[in-house]
Amino acid sequence: RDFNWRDMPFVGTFPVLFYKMRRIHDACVEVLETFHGTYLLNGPWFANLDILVTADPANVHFVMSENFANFPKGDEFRKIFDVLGDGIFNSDGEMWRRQRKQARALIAHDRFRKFLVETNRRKMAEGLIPVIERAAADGTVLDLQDIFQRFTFDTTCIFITGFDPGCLTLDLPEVPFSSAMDDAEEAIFMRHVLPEFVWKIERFLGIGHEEKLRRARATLDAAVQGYIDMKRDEISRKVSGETPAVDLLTAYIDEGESITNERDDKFLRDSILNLMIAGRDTTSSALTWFTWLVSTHPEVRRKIRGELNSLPPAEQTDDGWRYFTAEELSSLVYLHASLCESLRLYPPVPFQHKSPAKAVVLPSGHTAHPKTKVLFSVYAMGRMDYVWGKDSKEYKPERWIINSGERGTIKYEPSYKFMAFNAGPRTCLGREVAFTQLKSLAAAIVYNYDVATVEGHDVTPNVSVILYMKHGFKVKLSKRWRTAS
Ligand code: HEM
Repeated sequence: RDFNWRDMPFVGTFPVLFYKMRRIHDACVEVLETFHGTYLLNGPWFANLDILVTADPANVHFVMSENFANFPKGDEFRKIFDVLGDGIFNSDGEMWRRQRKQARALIAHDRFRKFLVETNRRKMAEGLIPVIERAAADGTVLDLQDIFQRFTFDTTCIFITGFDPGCLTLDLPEVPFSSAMDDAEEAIFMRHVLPEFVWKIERFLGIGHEEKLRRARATLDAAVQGYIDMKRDEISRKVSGETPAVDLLTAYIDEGESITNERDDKFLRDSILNLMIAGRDTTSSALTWFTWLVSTHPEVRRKIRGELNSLPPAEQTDDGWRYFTAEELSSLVYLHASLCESLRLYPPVPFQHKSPAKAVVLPSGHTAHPKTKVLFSVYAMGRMDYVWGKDSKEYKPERWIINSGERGTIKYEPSYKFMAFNAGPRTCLGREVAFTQLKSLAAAIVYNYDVATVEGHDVTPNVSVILYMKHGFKVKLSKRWRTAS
């Protein structure tokens, strides 16, 4: 134990946290490596809060699965994420179970899957390609992170509400709904790291992140209400016998008892916002890190292209674009492995936290009390040698492949080890949706373009609830043709 931060008797070890905040993710890796996977951060005596940071798979399994009932989301979580109302992320018990069942049935339905694939394809043709083609032709710098965020914002909004907010067009407009989501996420992150009384004072005084959150909330509420009103109007004008729209909002309203009840509006508002947050940022974050990793690992890029080239030839658009269908992509093992590997090193949700209802001893030997926040650094979990081996910090899709047969098969890794989609009964409901979307964009970009990070551009993770690149992902793209590199 040669770790030399001094414990501070009056304010705990929190100053250390603030000192390390700018590079919190890598700091977690260093500390957890030193302390064999788990470290207790003592809170200031007046805050009555300890944080147990862990990347130990045994602790994950214990908290997320074995002791699920003793680790609810709870009041603390609801307080921090109050902007999400009573939606699926914020609820426990029967309310959570009902919402999960309903959301799962809708997401897994065939007609929704078809809608997803069609929406993806249309947004690529009408939004993504024109923007990328223009940048490639002009040789201009593009922030791909921003482009991916716009893509997933538009598509997620279409899956959920049926309406296209039009974020990804050639003029790249400012969309208040989207910016408000960014502001809300930032403020939510600050609530995680500041003692509650500090952000409550900020809220009372109407300053700082809390003021930003208040304004963001007003924008989100207005935008979501607008979609609900438009949808009710659309449904009321529907001629009987006409096929209903396939989006989730239509399904939620159709399943409801009344379409004019105000209480339903609150439920719809919370459901829309929760699903928007679930789908938009996670997928665009995953795409951004994947594209960067592949562009900096030529051998991986060569293998992905080799796999894509092995597919039977298909139509190309007039400007030489090759799309890949969901069926084609579902058989590609190396592409799947490259995405899993990217999610391992850069999990879009880098932290998860839980507190126990009753005190309990974790497998690591640490006691967690109701006032203890058990904080899982998902980012650190992907980089622990004792979890993934000596090469844990390297980008190696091969670790996901079992070589039985010509192409190999994907190796199953339990979610308590690979936690990008959460673990236990609250595992992500959109995993398959995300992979469908990720694969179609990833294949199209890698196959059709060479991507190069602008020289000198600083690629660093940000500090927020979603793992983005702090300064965006500034690239130059050049078009390539269908030849193996
Ligand atoms: C790469 C993409 C994605 C990643 C990495 C991801 C990750 C996660 C994580 C970590 C959670 C747990 C959050 C928590 O409990 O606080 C979660 C939950 C959830 N995700 Fe995803 N997600 C992705 C895409 C999606 C998509 C596209 C959808 C919807 C279509 C979705 C729907 C959900 C829902 C509904 C939950 C709540 C589950 C529950 O509490 O029972 N996710 N996801």
